[in-house]
Amino acid sequence: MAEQQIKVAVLGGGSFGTALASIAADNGAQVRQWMRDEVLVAQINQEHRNGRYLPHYAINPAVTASTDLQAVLEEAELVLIAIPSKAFRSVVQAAKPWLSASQILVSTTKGIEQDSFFLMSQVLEQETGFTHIGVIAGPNLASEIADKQLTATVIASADALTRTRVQQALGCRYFRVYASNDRHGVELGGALKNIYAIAAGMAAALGMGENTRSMLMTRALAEMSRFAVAQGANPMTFLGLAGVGDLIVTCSSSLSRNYRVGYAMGEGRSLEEAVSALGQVAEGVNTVKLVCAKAQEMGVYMPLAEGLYHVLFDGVPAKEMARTLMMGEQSSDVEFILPREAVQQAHQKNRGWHE
Ligand SMILES: NC(=O)C1=CN([C@@H]2O[C@H](COP(=O)(O)OP(=O)(O)OC[C@H]3O[C@@H](n4cnc5c(N)ncnc54)[C@H](O)[C@@H]3O)[C@@H](O)[C@H]2O)C=CC1
Ligand SMILES: O=C(CO)COP(=O)(O)O
Repeated sequence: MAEQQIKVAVLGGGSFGTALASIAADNGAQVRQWMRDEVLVAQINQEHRNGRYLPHYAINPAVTASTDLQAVLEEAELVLIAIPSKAFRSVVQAAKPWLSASQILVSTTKGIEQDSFFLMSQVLEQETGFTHIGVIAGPNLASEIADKQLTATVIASADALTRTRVQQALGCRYFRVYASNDRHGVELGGALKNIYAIAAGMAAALGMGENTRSMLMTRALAEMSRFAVAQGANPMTFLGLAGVGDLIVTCSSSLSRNYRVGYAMGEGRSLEEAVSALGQVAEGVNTVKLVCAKAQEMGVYMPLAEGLYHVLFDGVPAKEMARTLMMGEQSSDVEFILPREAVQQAHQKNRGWHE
Protein backbone atom coordinates (compact mmCIF):
# COMPACT_ATOMS: atom_id res chain seq x y z
CA MET A 1 0.00 0.00 0.00
CA ALA A 2 2.97 2.34 0.63
CA GLU A 3 3.54 4.54 -2.41
CA GLN A 4 7.28 4.92 -1.93
CA GLN A 5 9.74 2.98 0.16
CA ILE A 6 9.77 4.37 3.67
CA LYS A 7 12.73 3.82 5.99
CA VAL A 8 11.63 2.41 9.30
CA ALA A 9 13.63 1.88 12.50
CA VAL A 10 12.34 -0.43 15.20
CA LEU A 11 13.86 -0.20 18.67
CA GLY A 12 13.41 -3.44 20.61
CA GLY A 13 14.13 -7.07 19.78
CA GLY A 14 11.15 -8.58 21.60
CA SER A 15 8.05 -10.18 20.17
CA PHE A 16 6.15 -7.03 19.28
CA GLY A 17 9.13 -5.17 17.83
CA THR A 18 9.88 -8.20 15.68
CA ALA A 19 6.28 -8.55 14.49
CA LEU A 20 6.07 -4.84 13.62
CA ALA A 21 9.41 -4.86 11.81
CA SER A 22 8.18 -7.67 9.64
CA ILE A 23 4.83 -5.98 8.89
CA ALA A 24 6.64 -2.86 7.72
CA ALA A 25 9.00 -4.96 5.59
CA ASP A 26 6.09 -6.98 4.14
CA ASN A 27 4.65 -3.62 3.23
CA GLY A 28 7.70 -2.61 1.25
CA ALA A 29 9.61 -0.57 3.81
CA GLN A 30 13.33 -0.73 4.39
CA VAL A 31 13.52 -1.82 8.03
CA ARG A 32 16.32 -1.76 10.57
CA GLN A 33 15.75 -3.25 14.00
CA TRP A 34 17.84 -2.42 17.04
CA MET A 35 18.41 -4.75 19.97
CA ARG A 36 21.14 -5.33 22.56
CA ASP A 37 21.70 -9.04 22.01
CA GLU A 38 24.37 -9.75 19.39
CA VAL A 39 23.44 -13.41 19.12
CA LEU A 40 19.87 -12.46 18.27
CA VAL A 41 21.10 -9.88 15.76
CA ALA A 42 23.17 -12.55 13.99
CA GLN A 43 20.25 -14.97 14.01
CA ILE A 44 17.85 -12.42 12.53
CA ASN A 45 20.32 -11.38 9.84
CA GLN A 46 21.40 -14.89 8.89
CA GLU A 47 18.40 -17.12 9.58
CA HIS A 48 15.63 -14.46 9.56
CA ARG A 49 14.38 -15.81 12.86
CA ASN A 50 14.08 -14.44 16.40
CA GLY A 51 14.69 -17.63 18.36
CA ARG A 52 14.25 -15.98 21.76
CA TYR A 53 10.87 -14.27 21.31
CA LEU A 54 9.14 -15.58 18.17
CA PRO A 55 10.95 -18.82 17.37
CA HIS A 56 8.49 -20.24 14.81
CA TYR A 57 8.14 -17.14 12.71
CA ALA A 58 9.94 -16.43 9.42
CA ILE A 59 10.98 -12.78 9.48
CA ASN A 60 10.90 -10.88 6.23
CA PRO A 61 14.52 -10.85 4.97
CA ALA A 62 14.21 -7.11 4.29
CA VAL A 63 14.54 -6.61 8.07
CA THR A 64 18.16 -6.14 9.12
CA ALA A 65 19.06 -6.19 12.80
CA SER A 66 21.87 -4.35 14.55
CA THR A 67 23.17 -3.45 18.00
CA ASP A 68 24.29 -0.07 16.66
CA LEU A 69 21.70 2.60 17.45
CA GLN A 70 23.22 5.15 15.13
CA ALA A 71 23.20 2.81 12.15
CA VAL A 72 19.57 1.90 12.81
CA LEU A 73 18.34 5.44 13.36
CA GLU A 74 20.16 7.51 10.78
CA GLU A 75 17.99 8.04 7.72
CA ALA A 76 14.92 6.52 9.43
CA GLU A 77 11.73 8.46 8.72
CA LEU A 78 9.60 6.45 11.13
CA VAL A 79 10.88 5.14 14.47
CA LEU A 80 8.79 2.52 16.28
CA ILE A 81 9.75 2.02 19.91
CA ALA A 82 8.84 -1.40 21.34
CA ILE A 83 10.74 -1.35 24.62
CA PRO A 84 9.13 -2.28 27.97
CA SER A 85 8.13 0.76 30.01
CA LYS A 86 10.80 0.16 32.66
CA ALA A 87 13.60 0.66 30.11
CA PHE A 88 11.81 2.98 27.67
CA ARG A 89 13.28 6.31 28.84
CA SER A 90 16.83 5.01 29.05
CA VAL A 91 16.63 3.69 25.48
CA VAL A 92 15.18 7.00 24.22
CA GLN A 93 17.99 8.84 25.98
CA ALA A 94 20.57 6.59 24.36
CA ALA A 95 18.89 7.13 20.97
CA LYS A 96 18.59 10.91 21.33
CA PRO A 97 21.84 11.89 19.60
CA TRP A 98 20.53 10.27 16.39
CA LEU A 99 16.94 11.45 16.53
CA SER A 100 15.76 14.52 14.64
CA ALA A 101 12.63 16.66 14.66
CA SER A 102 11.66 15.57 11.14
CA GLN A 103 11.34 11.93 12.23
CA ILE A 104 8.07 10.37 13.31
CA LEU A 105 8.40 8.72 16.73
CA VAL A 106 5.81 6.14 17.73
CA SER A 107 5.56 4.25 20.99
CA THR A 108 4.12 0.74 20.83
CA THR A 109 4.56 0.18 24.57
CA LYS A 110 1.56 -0.43 26.82
CA GLY A 111 2.83 0.70 30.18
CA ILE A 112 3.31 3.62 32.58
CA GLU A 113 6.56 5.08 33.94
CA GLN A 114 7.16 4.40 37.61
CA ASP A 115 7.94 7.74 39.24
CA SER A 116 6.43 10.24 36.82
CA PHE A 117 3.22 8.35 35.92
CA PHE A 118 4.07 9.34 32.34
CA LEU A 119 2.80 7.35 29.41
CA MET A 120 5.52 6.53 26.90
CA SER A 121 4.54 9.20 24.39
CA GLN A 122 4.91 11.75 27.17
CA VAL A 123 8.40 10.41 27.83
CA LEU A 124 9.12 10.83 24.11
CA GLU A 125 7.78 14.37 24.18
CA GLN A 126 9.73 15.30 27.28
CA GLU A 127 13.00 13.79 26.05
CA THR A 128 12.88 15.16 22.50
CA GLY A 129 10.48 18.11 22.36
CA PHE A 130 9.46 16.93 18.86
CA THR A 131 5.96 17.21 17.40
CA HIS A 132 5.63 14.10 15.22
CA ILE A 133 4.81 11.82 18.13
CA GLY A 134 2.21 9.06 18.28
CA VAL A 135 1.25 5.75 19.83
CA ILE A 136 -0.21 2.56 18.50
CA ALA A 137 -2.50 0.27 20.46
CA GLY A 138 -5.18 -2.28 19.69
CA PRO A 139 -5.83 -6.05 19.71
CA ASN A 140 -2.30 -6.91 18.62
CA LEU A 141 -1.00 -10.16 20.08
CA ALA A 142 2.45 -10.37 18.53
CA SER A 143 2.40 -14.07 17.75
CA GLU A 144 -0.93 -13.81 15.90
CA ILE A 145 0.39 -10.88 13.89
CA ALA A 146 3.47 -12.95 13.13
CA ASP A 147 1.12 -15.62 11.75
CA LYS A 148 -0.49 -12.91 9.59
CA GLN A 149 -3.84 -13.39 11.31
CA LEU A 150 -6.08 -10.47 10.37
CA THR A 151 -6.23 -7.65 12.88
CA ALA A 152 -6.10 -3.88 13.28
CA THR A 153 -4.54 -1.20 15.41
CA VAL A 154 -5.00 2.49 16.16
CA ILE A 155 -2.42 5.16 15.46
CA ALA A 156 -3.16 8.02 17.81
CA SER A 157 -1.57 11.42 17.46
CA ALA A 158 -2.55 15.06 17.38
CA ASP A 159 -0.28 15.30 14.35
CA ALA A 160 -1.96 14.39 11.03
CA LEU A 161 1.35 13.58 9.32
CA THR A 162 2.17 11.01 12.00
CA ARG A 163 -1.23 9.36 11.59
CA THR A 164 -0.98 9.23 7.82
CA ARG A 165 2.60 7.97 7.60
CA VAL A 166 1.95 5.17 10.08
CA GLN A 167 -1.19 4.15 8.18
CA GLN A 168 0.87 4.04 4.99
CA ALA A 169 3.83 2.23 6.54
CA LEU A 170 1.95 -0.46 8.46
CA GLY A 171 -1.47 -0.86 6.82
CA CYS A 172 -1.49 -4.05 4.76
CA ARG A 173 -3.68 -7.02 3.83
CA TYR A 174 -3.51 -8.51 7.34
CA PHE A 175 -3.09 -5.37 9.44
CA ARG A 176 -5.46 -2.40 9.28
CA VAL A 177 -4.50 0.89 10.87
CA TYR A 178 -7.23 3.21 12.11
CA ALA A 179 -6.57 6.80 13.15
CA SER A 180 -7.39 8.71 16.33
CA ASN A 181 -6.39 12.07 17.72
CA ASP A 182 -6.98 11.01 21.35
CA ARG A 183 -3.40 9.96 22.03
CA HIS A 184 -3.86 9.91 25.78
CA GLY A 185 -7.03 7.80 25.64
CA VAL A 186 -5.56 5.26 23.22
CA GLU A 187 -2.37 4.95 25.22
CA LEU A 188 -4.25 4.59 28.49
CA GLY A 189 -6.49 1.94 26.92
CA GLY A 190 -3.43 -0.15 26.03
CA ALA A 191 -1.85 0.24 29.46
CA LEU A 192 -4.95 -0.23 31.62
CA LYS A 193 -6.36 -3.35 29.98
CA ASN A 194 -3.29 -5.31 31.13
CA ILE A 195 -4.58 -5.02 34.71
CA TYR A 196 -7.88 -6.70 33.85
CA ALA A 197 -6.20 -9.35 31.69
CA ILE A 198 -4.42 -10.56 34.83
CA ALA A 199 -7.76 -10.71 36.66
CA ALA A 200 -9.41 -12.54 33.73
CA GLY A 201 -6.62 -15.15 33.63
CA MET A 202 -7.05 -15.69 37.34
CA ALA A 203 -10.83 -16.06 37.01
CA ALA A 204 -10.38 -18.61 34.22
CA ALA A 205 -7.96 -20.71 36.25
CA LEU A 206 -10.40 -20.67 39.16
CA GLY A 207 -13.06 -22.19 36.90
CA MET A 208 -15.24 -19.11 36.71
CA GLY A 209 -17.61 -19.08 33.73
CA GLU A 210 -18.29 -17.02 30.63
CA ASN A 211 -20.87 -14.82 32.37
CA THR A 212 -18.20 -13.97 34.91
CA ARG A 213 -15.66 -13.08 32.27
CA SER A 214 -18.18 -10.96 30.42
CA MET A 215 -19.09 -9.10 33.61
CA LEU A 216 -15.42 -8.63 34.45
CA MET A 217 -14.57 -7.20 31.03
CA THR A 218 -17.56 -4.86 30.99
CA ARG A 219 -16.94 -3.54 34.48
CA ALA A 220 -13.25 -3.23 33.56
CA LEU A 221 -14.26 -1.01 30.66
CA ALA A 222 -16.34 1.14 33.02
CA GLU A 223 -13.35 1.47 35.36
CA MET A 224 -10.84 2.16 32.60
CA SER A 225 -12.95 4.88 31.04
CA ARG A 226 -13.70 6.44 34.45
CA PHE A 227 -9.98 6.68 35.16
CA ALA A 228 -9.14 7.89 31.66
CA VAL A 229 -11.78 10.62 31.76
CA ALA A 230 -10.35 11.81 35.10
CA GLN A 231 -7.02 11.99 33.24
CA GLY A 232 -8.47 14.09 30.41
CA ALA A 233 -9.08 11.37 27.81
CA ASN A 234 -12.24 11.00 25.71
CA PRO A 235 -14.48 8.15 26.99
CA MET A 236 -15.59 7.36 23.42
CA THR A 237 -12.06 6.14 22.68
CA PHE A 238 -12.84 3.13 24.88
CA LEU A 239 -15.45 1.98 22.36
CA GLY A 240 -12.65 1.60 19.84
CA LEU A 241 -9.93 -0.94 19.11
CA ALA A 242 -7.56 0.36 21.78
CA GLY A 243 -10.33 0.14 24.39
CA VAL A 244 -12.83 -2.63 24.04
CA GLY A 245 -10.86 -4.28 21.21
CA ASP A 246 -7.67 -4.79 23.17
CA LEU A 247 -9.56 -5.58 26.37
CA ILE A 248 -11.43 -8.47 24.71
CA VAL A 249 -8.34 -10.10 23.28
CA THR A 250 -6.14 -9.84 26.34
CA CYS A 251 -8.90 -10.96 28.71
CA SER A 252 -9.67 -13.99 26.49
CA SER A 253 -6.37 -15.30 25.22
CA SER A 254 -3.70 -17.44 26.79
CA LEU A 255 -1.32 -15.81 24.27
CA SER A 256 -1.50 -12.67 26.45
CA ARG A 257 1.36 -12.57 28.94
CA ASN A 258 -0.74 -10.66 31.46
CA TYR A 259 -3.52 -13.24 31.22
CA ARG A 260 -0.92 -15.99 31.69
CA VAL A 261 0.44 -14.40 34.87
CA GLY A 262 -3.10 -14.28 36.27
CA TYR A 263 -3.81 -17.84 35.17
CA ALA A 264 -0.65 -19.17 36.84
CA MET A 265 -1.60 -17.40 40.08
CA GLY A 266 -5.13 -18.79 39.84
CA GLU A 267 -3.53 -22.24 39.68
CA GLY A 268 -1.77 -21.51 42.96
CA ARG A 269 1.59 -20.07 41.93
CA SER A 270 3.03 -16.98 43.64
CA LEU A 271 3.39 -13.74 41.71
CA GLU A 272 7.17 -14.18 41.60
CA GLU A 273 6.83 -17.74 40.24
CA ALA A 274 4.28 -16.64 37.65
CA VAL A 275 6.42 -13.74 36.42
CA SER A 276 9.66 -15.68 36.28
CA ALA A 277 8.02 -18.61 34.44
CA LEU A 278 6.82 -16.12 31.81
CA GLY A 279 10.31 -14.80 30.98
CA GLN A 280 8.81 -11.83 29.10
CA VAL A 281 7.28 -8.54 30.14
CA ALA A 282 3.78 -8.48 31.74
CA GLU A 283 3.27 -4.74 32.08
CA GLY A 284 0.05 -5.08 34.10
CA VAL A 285 1.88 -6.15 37.27
CA ASN A 286 3.55 -2.76 37.55
CA THR A 287 0.63 -0.84 36.05
CA VAL A 288 -1.82 -2.01 38.71
CA LYS A 289 0.43 -0.62 41.46
CA LEU A 290 0.83 2.74 39.77
CA VAL A 291 -2.83 3.06 38.78
CA CYS A 292 -4.14 2.19 42.25
CA ALA A 293 -1.90 4.83 43.83
CA LYS A 294 -2.97 7.40 41.24
CA ALA A 295 -6.67 6.51 41.57
CA GLN A 296 -6.46 7.02 45.33
CA GLU A 297 -4.71 10.33 44.89
CA MET A 298 -7.36 11.49 42.40
CA GLY A 299 -10.35 9.96 44.19
CA VAL A 300 -11.27 7.68 41.27
CA TYR A 301 -13.31 4.60 42.19
CA MET A 302 -11.55 1.48 40.84
CA PRO A 303 -12.69 -1.54 42.84
CA LEU A 304 -11.43 -4.18 40.39
CA ALA A 305 -7.93 -2.72 40.12
CA GLU A 306 -7.76 -2.31 43.89
CA GLY A 307 -9.03 -5.85 44.42
CA LEU A 308 -6.39 -7.21 42.08
CA TYR A 309 -3.73 -5.20 43.88
CA HIS A 310 -4.67 -6.87 47.19
CA VAL A 311 -4.53 -10.30 45.56
CA LEU A 312 -1.15 -9.69 43.92
CA PHE A 313 0.65 -7.88 46.71
CA ASP A 314 -1.19 -8.51 49.99
CA GLY A 315 -1.83 -12.23 49.63
CA VAL A 316 -5.63 -11.96 49.65
CA PRO A 317 -7.06 -15.11 48.00
CA ALA A 318 -8.66 -14.31 44.64
CA LYS A 319 -11.90 -16.13 45.51
CA GLU A 320 -12.27 -14.13 48.70
CA MET A 321 -11.70 -10.90 46.77
CA ALA A 322 -14.31 -11.92 44.20
CA ARG A 323 -16.85 -12.45 47.04
CA THR A 324 -16.04 -9.04 48.51
CA LEU A 325 -16.41 -7.34 45.12
CA MET A 326 -19.76 -9.03 44.49
CA MET A 327 -21.08 -7.66 47.77
CA GLY A 328 -19.77 -4.13 47.12
CA GLU A 329 -22.13 -1.19 46.80
CA GLN A 330 -24.81 -1.56 44.10
CA SER A 331 -23.88 0.80 41.32
CA SER A 332 -24.79 2.24 37.93
CA ASP A 333 -24.36 0.26 34.71
CA VAL A 334 -23.24 3.04 32.35
CA GLU A 335 -22.39 6.00 34.50
CA PHE A 336 -22.19 8.37 31.53
CA ILE A 337 -26.00 7.80 31.36
CA LEU A 338 -26.93 7.35 35.04
CA PRO A 339 -24.22 8.80 37.33
CA ARG A 340 -22.99 6.57 40.15
CA GLU A 341 -23.77 9.30 42.67
CA ALA A 342 -27.45 9.26 41.63
CA VAL A 343 -27.65 5.54 42.45
CA GLN A 344 -25.94 6.08 45.80
CA GLN A 345 -28.27 8.96 46.69
CA ALA A 346 -31.33 6.89 45.83
CA HIS A 347 -30.03 4.13 48.13
CA GLN A 348 -29.54 6.57 50.98
CA LYS A 349 -33.00 8.02 50.49
CA ASN A 350 -34.67 4.62 50.45
CA ARG A 351 -32.73 3.04 53.30
CA GLY A 352 -34.47 0.59 55.55
CA TRP A 353 -36.46 -1.51 53.11
CA HIS A 354 -33.90 -4.30 52.89
CA GLU A 355 -32.32 -3.98 56.38
N1 LIG B 1 3.93 -8.84 22.62
C1 LIG B 1 2.76 -8.34 22.30
O1 LIG B 1 1.85 -9.07 21.90
C2 LIG B 1 2.53 -6.88 22.40
C3 LIG B 1 3.33 -6.08 23.18
N2 LIG B 1 3.08 -4.76 23.27
C4 LIG B 1 3.89 -3.91 24.11
O2 LIG B 1 5.17 -3.79 23.55
C5 LIG B 1 6.13 -3.56 24.57
C6 LIG B 1 7.31 -4.43 24.32
O3 LIG B 1 6.80 -5.73 24.41
P1 LIG B 1 7.37 -7.01 23.70
O4 LIG B 1 8.13 -6.75 22.47
O5 LIG B 1 6.23 -7.91 23.57
O6 LIG B 1 8.30 -7.49 24.91
P2 LIG B 1 9.25 -8.69 25.05
O7 LIG B 1 9.26 -9.09 26.46
O8 LIG B 1 8.93 -9.71 24.00
O9 LIG B 1 10.66 -8.04 24.67
C7 LIG B 1 11.17 -6.92 25.29
C8 LIG B 1 12.38 -6.46 24.49
O10 LIG B 1 12.88 -5.29 25.10
C9 LIG B 1 14.26 -5.46 25.32
N3 LIG B 1 14.72 -4.68 26.45
C10 LIG B 1 14.37 -4.78 27.74
N4 LIG B 1 15.07 -3.90 28.48
C11 LIG B 1 15.88 -3.23 27.62
C12 LIG B 1 16.85 -2.22 27.77
N5 LIG B 1 17.16 -1.71 28.96
N6 LIG B 1 17.49 -1.80 26.68
C13 LIG B 1 17.21 -2.31 25.49
N7 LIG B 1 16.31 -3.28 25.26
C14 LIG B 1 15.65 -3.73 26.33
C15 LIG B 1 14.43 -6.95 25.54
O11 LIG B 1 15.77 -7.31 25.33
C16 LIG B 1 13.50 -7.47 24.49
O12 LIG B 1 14.12 -7.47 23.23
C17 LIG B 1 5.40 -3.84 25.91
O13 LIG B 1 5.13 -2.63 26.55
C18 LIG B 1 4.11 -4.48 25.50
O14 LIG B 1 3.03 -4.09 26.34
C19 LIG B 1 2.06 -4.19 22.59
C20 LIG B 1 1.25 -4.94 21.80
C21 LIG B 1 1.41 -6.34 21.65
O1 LIG C 1 -1.23 -5.92 24.24
C1 LIG C 1 -1.25 -7.04 23.83
C2 LIG C 1 -2.19 -7.46 22.77
O2 LIG C 1 -2.86 -6.40 22.21
C3 LIG C 1 -0.34 -8.05 24.39
O3 LIG C 1 -0.74 -8.34 25.65
P1 LIG C 1 0.29 -8.99 26.67
O4 LIG C 1 1.34 -7.97 26.94
O5 LIG C 1 -0.56 -9.34 27.85
O6 LIG C 1 0.84 -10.21 25.99
